[in-house]
Amino acid sequence: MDAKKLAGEKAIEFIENDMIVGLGTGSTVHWSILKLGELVKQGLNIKGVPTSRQTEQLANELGIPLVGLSSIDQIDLTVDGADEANPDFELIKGGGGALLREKMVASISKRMIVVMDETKYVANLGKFPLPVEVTQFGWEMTCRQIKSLGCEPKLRLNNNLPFITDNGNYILDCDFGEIYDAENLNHTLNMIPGVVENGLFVNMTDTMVIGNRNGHVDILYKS
Ligand SMILES: O=C[C@H](O)[C@H](O)[C@H](O)COP(=O)(O)O
Repeated sequence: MDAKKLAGEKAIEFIENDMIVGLGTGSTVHWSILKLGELVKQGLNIKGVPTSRQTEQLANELGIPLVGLSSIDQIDLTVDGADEANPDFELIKGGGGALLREKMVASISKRMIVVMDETKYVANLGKFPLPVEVTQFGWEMTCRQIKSLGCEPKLRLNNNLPFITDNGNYILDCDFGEIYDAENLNHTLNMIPGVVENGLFVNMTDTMVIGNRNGHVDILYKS
């Protein structure tokens, strides 16, 4: 059983006609977008807000109508993946480098549904190094300041060259060990000049759809 596919497709049940829908990025939400494309072909009326160029391209190929942040102030529902999620519904995102646009889209969403396989659901965040998007200008200085918070940042590479985000920035993958106060770390990181955004999503989702290899899908709601 493809646990990512199970979760991705299940989440589409939350989407209703006439909604503005945030379209996340990654291999799990990929399945949601494919399913959504089928429903649009069958007559579902929605508008999507893509969180990356990759998702924008996929949505265009599938004929999903898109709208940009320039013309909307609110999104009804966003479906997106995660690299890790804990029982407090806090997330690490950005494994694919899309964290900035994902967080902007999530921030104006009335509801965010997170899709993942069972391996992403963990007791404590932090095994997955936290992605932090930083400006290219002075990135080494920003890196030292992040390091002084107690982690080992690594510049993300792609074919031996720095990985460049859709926004023209770099990513530092920061191993903080187990993260016990995600809210505080989120604010502390974003106060550092040169940090554009970090991959901690706190108080942004209340629903997680988790696919299991045994074919079962768990839906968790924040109480
Ligand atoms: O930047 C990428 C995003 O935050 C993804 O949603 C996250 O990395 C999860 O991706 P996947 O579903 O491929 O594991």
